[in-house]
Amino acid sequence: MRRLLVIGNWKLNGNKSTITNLIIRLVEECANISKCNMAVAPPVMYLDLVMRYLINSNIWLCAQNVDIHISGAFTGDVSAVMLQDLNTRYVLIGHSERRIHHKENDAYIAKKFFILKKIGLIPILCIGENKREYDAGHTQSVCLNQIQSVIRLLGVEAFKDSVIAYEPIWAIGSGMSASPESVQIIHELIRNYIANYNVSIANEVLIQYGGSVTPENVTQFFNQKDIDGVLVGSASLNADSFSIIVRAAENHEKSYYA
Ligand SMILES: O=C(CO)COP(=O)(O)O
Repeated sequence: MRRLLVIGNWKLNGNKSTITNLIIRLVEECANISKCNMAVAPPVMYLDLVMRYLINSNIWLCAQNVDIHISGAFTGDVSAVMLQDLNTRYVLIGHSERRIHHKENDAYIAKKFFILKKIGLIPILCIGENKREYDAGHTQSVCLNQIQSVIRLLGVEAFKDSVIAYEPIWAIGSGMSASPESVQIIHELIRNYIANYNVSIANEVLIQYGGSVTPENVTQFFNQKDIDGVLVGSASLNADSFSIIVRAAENHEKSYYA
């Protein structure tokens, strides 16, 4: 059975002091959480700092990115083995901010997926359409193409114990989330698409939503049957709002089935 997964993506925010305060508060606030899974994704520079506070907690560590190589002459990059060395469990790949600012394409992102599976980390494959594609009615084909590039390289089995995060680009950081009903339609489409290849993998794969998730709107997303969690940006930088989101997952009836 699927279990709700809440992840805070801190992006390029914070410093030693603010990140220490935030993680100390979150560990306290989330100490009694047991029915959903949660993780935080600090900037890579602070993974080690955050990891030290997470050692005896129920919050997992997530990285925001990974290189396709394990070691060698790749200045500035971080490998899956290094992330594993720091007890990282999840890794975001294909986030739209990396696709846009670093020109990462589907084939390259599929290689990241491969390396994470090989090392034993959990990929969170971020997908989603931009505003132009949305306006043109291309949401479904854009999302399925992004999924297909992983299936083409690795087969559908790659999605076993993996996570997909549907993040419409126009909803990220805009304060304008997609409607829960429209997200449900895309999530169901993705699940059905994977089911064409393998029903049990489709039933198990977690599909998160991300894009202007707040304490106020989060429960409406959890109420949709194919939304298995949320990937939260700005609301995760505040301990109060992120803990409210985590508690909404903890108290949601979906969590009881886990
Ligand atoms: O990009 C996101 C998470 O990866 C979403 O960001 P916001 O929650 O700030 O819209």
